[in-house]
Amino acid sequence: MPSQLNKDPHNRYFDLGAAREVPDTHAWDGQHELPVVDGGVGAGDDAVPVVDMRDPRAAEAVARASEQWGAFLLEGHGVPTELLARVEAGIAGMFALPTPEKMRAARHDGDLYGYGPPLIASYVSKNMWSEGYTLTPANLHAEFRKIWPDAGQHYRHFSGVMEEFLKEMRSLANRLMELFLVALGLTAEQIAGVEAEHNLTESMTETMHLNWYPKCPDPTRALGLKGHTDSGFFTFVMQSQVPGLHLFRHGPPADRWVEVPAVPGALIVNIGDLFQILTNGRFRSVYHRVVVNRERERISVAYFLIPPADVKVAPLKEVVGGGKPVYRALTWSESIVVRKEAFANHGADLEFGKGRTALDMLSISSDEDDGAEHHRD
Ligand SMILES: C=C1C[C@]23C[C@@]1(O)CC[C@H]2[C@@]12CCC[C@@](C)(C(=O)O1)[C@H]2[C@@H]3C(=O)O
Ligand SMILES: O=C(O)CCC(=O)C(=O)O
Ligand SMILES: [Fe+2]
Repeated sequence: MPSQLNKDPHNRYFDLGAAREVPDTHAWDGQHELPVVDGGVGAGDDAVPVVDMRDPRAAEAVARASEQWGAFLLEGHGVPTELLARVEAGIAGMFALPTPEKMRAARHDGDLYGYGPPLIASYVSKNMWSEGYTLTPANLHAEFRKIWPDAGQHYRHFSGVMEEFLKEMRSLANRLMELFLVALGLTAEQIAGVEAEHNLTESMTETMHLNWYPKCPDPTRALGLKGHTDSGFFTFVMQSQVPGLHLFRHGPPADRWVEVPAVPGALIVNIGDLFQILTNGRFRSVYHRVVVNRERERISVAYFLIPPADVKVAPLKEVVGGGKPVYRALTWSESIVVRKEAFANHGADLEFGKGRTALDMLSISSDEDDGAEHHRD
């Protein structure tokens, strides 16, 4: 049995979709104590910011949302709603396949890609109420051939839809990167300079993680995805019309989780750890989690934009200006190791802003200066 799969108390594969109760192996005690507030329009300060890319003042809205929340709902992004619906239907069909068929693509220890729980699952002792499938544009076909070895109609249809999706998402990612740089206050000349020096937009890599959160008999004991920050530059999340994504917000008045509303056609953008470093702490990476519910399963796609694994990322000098870099330079691969350490040392404390996060561990005030350039090793 591949070691990464959801296990029951007897160490066998645990079929979440058929579960009648939440076993102790999947129970997250103490994780449902903070208040949860609705982040819909009308929620005042807790309304999740909305950015419309068609708005001439979109860059200002991006700056505000990235500084204050580290996340926003994105509209007017140009990815056809009809395509998003086909992506969702295709993914739902894939997750609905019999377990042995999905297990042909199971990820094994040490693998980054394949079917199974996400990377952070290996840092925690409890199982999450979800299954996932991690893919890249480069391995999409090889992965799907594991699930559909006959390369038949289903394989061809789903691969075609996902290819279309990837193309649209890449174009959007490039446009959003430019908008982020404008939002940081860089002039057109500075943006050209940053791109010439670091090749930020073209070099960022894409990873997709498809999430399936089956219905849960006791959602107050389970967690779809444990609280975490995304490690890369930024992430697009496409969620089905079932809310479940929570963004952490510190008090005052009180620490709380804000539930992202399901807005048809909108994508969610999360800032990741390496973007917080690149922007010298101006744009915040957002701590978030996913809860499940009793009545409806939920599907999402997280599409991560990550710098090449061996490229050092450091605060941009154009952002640091006359100030000081707050973070030391590091690669994405190094950041994953630091994150693992943060989890190992502080575990549940991170949830409540008490422990030392990976970003705290990388801040220069608590470490030596490692230079302020973004360059290849
Ligand atoms: C590129 C990646 C980002 C990710 C780790 C991964 O190698 C593939 C899965 C991604 C994911 C999805 C769920 C949450 C997350 C924290 C995790 O454990 O696996 C993210 C990772 C990340 O942002 O670092
Ligand atoms: O399911 C979601 O809404 C978010 C998923 C997520 O945070 C992730 O895959 O990193
Ligand atoms: Fe995430």
